[in-house]
Amino acid sequence: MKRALLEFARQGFPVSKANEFGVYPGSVSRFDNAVVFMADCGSRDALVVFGDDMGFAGKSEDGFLLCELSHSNAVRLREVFAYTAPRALLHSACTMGLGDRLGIATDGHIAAVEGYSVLPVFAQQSMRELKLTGRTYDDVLDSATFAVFRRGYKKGFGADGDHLKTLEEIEYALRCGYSMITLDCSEYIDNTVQGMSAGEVKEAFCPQPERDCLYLNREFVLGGERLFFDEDTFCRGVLIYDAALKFIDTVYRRTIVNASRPIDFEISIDETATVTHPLHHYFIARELQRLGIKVATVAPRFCGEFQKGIDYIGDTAQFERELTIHADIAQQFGYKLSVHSGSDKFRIFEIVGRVTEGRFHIKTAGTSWLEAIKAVAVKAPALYREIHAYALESAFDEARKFYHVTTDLSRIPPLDSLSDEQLPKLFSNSDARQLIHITYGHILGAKSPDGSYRFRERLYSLWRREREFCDTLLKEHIGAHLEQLTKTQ
Ligand SMILES: O=C(O)[C@@H](O)[C@@H](O)[C@H](O)C(=O)CO
Repeated sequence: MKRALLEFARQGFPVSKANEFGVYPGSVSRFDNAVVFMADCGSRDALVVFGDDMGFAGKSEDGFLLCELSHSNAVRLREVFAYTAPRALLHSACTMGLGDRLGIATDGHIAAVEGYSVLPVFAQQSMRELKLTGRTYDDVLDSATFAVFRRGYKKGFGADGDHLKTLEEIEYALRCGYSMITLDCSEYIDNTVQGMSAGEVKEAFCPQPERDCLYLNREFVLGGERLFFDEDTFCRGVLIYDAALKFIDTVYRRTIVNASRPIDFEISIDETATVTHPLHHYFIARELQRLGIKVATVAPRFCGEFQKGIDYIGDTAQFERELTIHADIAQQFGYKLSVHSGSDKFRIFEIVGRVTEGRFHIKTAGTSWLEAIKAVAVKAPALYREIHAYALESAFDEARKFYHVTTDLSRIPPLDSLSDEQLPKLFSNSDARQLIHITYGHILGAKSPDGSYRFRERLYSLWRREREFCDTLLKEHIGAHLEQLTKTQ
């Protein structure tokens, strides 16, 4: 390695020959009196600095500095090369969240987005994901930063503290440099209102004339339809969302307005049992405006089901009708719609792209984890069999507490009925997908009786060995999402 690096330097760091020296061509960067790049050292990558050390920390050898992909070096990289730091993507039309639960997917994600007019949010993780994988926001962002540098991806990317529910969680993500905050309001949404009678709603409602006159008994033309806000619909909207609006206001004033940099602020009302009535969306949008709260995106709970890692369940005609209204509201109030659990929703991608005229944010995460496990099924069938059996026997019931899925395990073909060559086909079976999708934390955290990880190390070394194959799977699969989403643009 050392000899190759010295020869690369002697030849003047030729990008066109970088691969021959184990150097990633996209990473070769000059800055003042230094050349910085990333090299493939077999089982890991390293940052290499020739010339001034530029403040990177590493081991000096024959005129160059060999640096670990550590947090402090990621911080320095973001300071020196601004494109490796996340930024708010507020004004970009089409943006896509590409959650990477493993810290290895960004290279494939970069390959996927490169042919499309979309800006990516590479570092996107929810608190739930961090808890299940045992990762930190620093770790998630650092992995994205290193991949962006490795590939020389300079178009810009975001970092989303996804599904945050408390001030502390938001402050944590902001401290780590995140550029997007997704406020999950689910704990402040009153799902019991759906089951209340008209009389009960009337009795529970507290009038506020100044607010109520803006909506009550008024007609609105939304998405080309005339929608009438009758008393019951209005009072229900207030009862369902009033506490959430107060919560949003508190969070916004205590965190987002004080941030020292632009932040994409997203309101998420999707992970809840109450489908967002279009008129209630209008009420929320207008109340946010009255409160002076600037949002980049709002994620309604759309009709139908957006379950993790599988296609849309529901009536696509109704979805299109309601989406048209939601999109009109978003446009009127100057934000974009955000579609959560966007992994694998092939039945509606074209509709989303067309109806929003290409102005949307869509989040994916689980599908990239599934592609990583599919790579295991292809390249290491015996390991896949172990993981699948573990997920079925020891993880699924527990994992179900974290995600709403309607998986029917009996529809998954028994493992012993499948040849090794047939294993990858399991990834076309919705129930098998969900089995693996929701058990990621358990699979990664599973321990053997001696206390060592049962799968984790074997998985990471396989993914390292097969990184080109994994990147290709992601490029194709995320590319298939983008193809549909941008079909009408
Ligand atoms: O699994 C999670 O917690 C997250 O990836 C999601 O909830 C995320 O918001 C999403 O929608 C990704 O598809």
